[in-house]
Parts: sequence; C-alpha cells; structure tokens
Amino acid sequence: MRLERALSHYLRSISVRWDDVEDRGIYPFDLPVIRELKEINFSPTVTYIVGDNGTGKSTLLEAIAVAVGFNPEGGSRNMNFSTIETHSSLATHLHAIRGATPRDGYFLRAESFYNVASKIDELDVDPLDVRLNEPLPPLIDSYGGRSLHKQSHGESFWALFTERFRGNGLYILDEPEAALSPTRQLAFLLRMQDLVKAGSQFLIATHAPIVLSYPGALIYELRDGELLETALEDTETFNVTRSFLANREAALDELLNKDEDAE
Ligand SMILES: Nc1ncnc2c1ncn2[C@@H]1O[C@H](COP(=O)(O)OP(=O)(O)OP(=O)(O)O)[C@@H](O)[C@H]1O
Repeated sequence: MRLERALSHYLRSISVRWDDVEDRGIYPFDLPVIRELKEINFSPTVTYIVGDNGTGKSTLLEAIAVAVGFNPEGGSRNMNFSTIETHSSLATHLHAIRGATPRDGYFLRAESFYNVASKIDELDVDPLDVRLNEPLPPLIDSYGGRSLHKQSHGESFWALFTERFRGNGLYILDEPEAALSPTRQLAFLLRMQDLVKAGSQFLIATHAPIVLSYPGALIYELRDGELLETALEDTETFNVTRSFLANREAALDELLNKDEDAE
C-alpha cells in the first residue's frame, strides 16, 4: 500500500529557478507570494491553496499546471488551444520534482471552462485520426456524451468530475466550487475520495469551506504574501463562514448598520 501511494505521488514539489528570472519587478515575479516563493511540497493525495482575492492563487496554479504539461486555459494534457494570451512566464522558471507518470490528468480553470467546452464541440465536428485517416470517437463521449454547452454550468462540471476523471490522475482545479451548489460540493468530496482511492492526486485552489474539508489534506494559506501550512479551522475562509453562520444577525447588524450607530 505504501509503495502504491509513493508511486502515485505524481507531483512532489515545485521551486522557482530565480537565477533565470531577468526582471523581478514585473508580473508575476512582483507578486508578494511569488517573491517569497522557494519551494512548495505537495501531499500525495490532496493539497489546497487558499487565500483572499488577488493574492496569486490562480497565477500559481496556472504556472504549476503549465510546468507539468497542461494548456494554460485548461483541459486535458492533449488539449492545446489559446483564445487569449494572458498566461504568465512563471511556468518556464518553475522546477517540478515529479514521481510516477499519471495515467490521467486535467487542469480545470473555472473561469475558462467555457472555452474548453467550445474547443471540444469544435474538435468533434469532424473527429479524424490524421495519421491513420480514420474517424475518431467524439471527445465528448469521455465527458458523458452531451455537449458541455447544452448542460448547466454545474452539470457540466459534474460531468467532468464523474465521467472524464478516471483515476490514477493528477487533477489541478482552480475554484471547482464555482458552479457547484453546497449539496454538489459535498458530493464532490465523495467523488474526490473515490478518485484518491483510485490513485489520484489533487491540487485545488478554493474559497469554499466545504470543498476545503477533505480529511487529512495539506492546506496552504496565502497570508501577508507568504504561503503558510495551515489547519482547516485556522483558515480565513473557514472562520469567516463559520462565525457568520453562527451569528448571522449580529454579523449583519455590525456590517450593515455600523454607520447608523455612529450617527
Ligand atoms: N496577466 C496579468 N498581468 C498583470 N497582472 C495580473 C495578471 N493576471 C493577474 N494579475 C494580478 O495578479 C494578482 C493575482 O491574481 P490571481 O488571479 O492569481 O489572484 P487569485 O488569488 O487567484 O484571486 P481570486 O481569488 O480573485 O481568483 C492580482 O492582483 C491581479 O490583478
């Protein structure tokens, strides 16, 4: 069992090769988290990155995904397309320590999943193996067979997690909760457990306390420009949500009526 787990540790760590960076004063090297970054070690199962808006989670995740062979806009490793060139040059300065080669893999960017769905529809118009000059099975078959554009946002994410993710995979997910109801977020934890048992490794950026709750996961929080290993109960996202739900009326009163009280 220990050997199996060691073998499925697809991505062990990443570090920045600072010697190659020409200009540290421009994006993304000027972001506090990147400036301070030396090495990130990953769990063989589930690693999370959390932090406030604009702290650099997507920048980091995208660079890690590109460094291990994914398209910057997301998709499987075989997808190579670009609708807009916005990705940073950080990936070329990352050094990834890898273990076994995953049999499956996916980079989900909630914000550009629409483009992935469009690309799948486009490739499926006339799927052809150009080497053999033979028809190929449509790509959408591996997502359950129904165009992702003809499903709701949440349904299309769910098709991805349940149909396309096959296990023994490296899955890098940026805000997977973006389309999921709280009930589906709970179901997502169960799906993750199945995939972890099937030898998968996850790296996830999230703002959702439910998504963040996978037992035994490694959590890094971006705080004051640093990436710190943090317990679930000490993360801001968990604490803010918990205290709001526990004291909703007092919290709303404090938030919305502060100015009136001062008058
Ligand atoms: N292409 C770009 N060029 C310049 N600055 C950028 C670029 N992309 C992002 N930034 C800046 O880098 C910072 C980090 O952005 P990033 O999207 O990584 O944050 P994030 O932590 O993922 O935020 P959120 O939680 O809102 O998704 C932001 O201040 C953003 O304005």
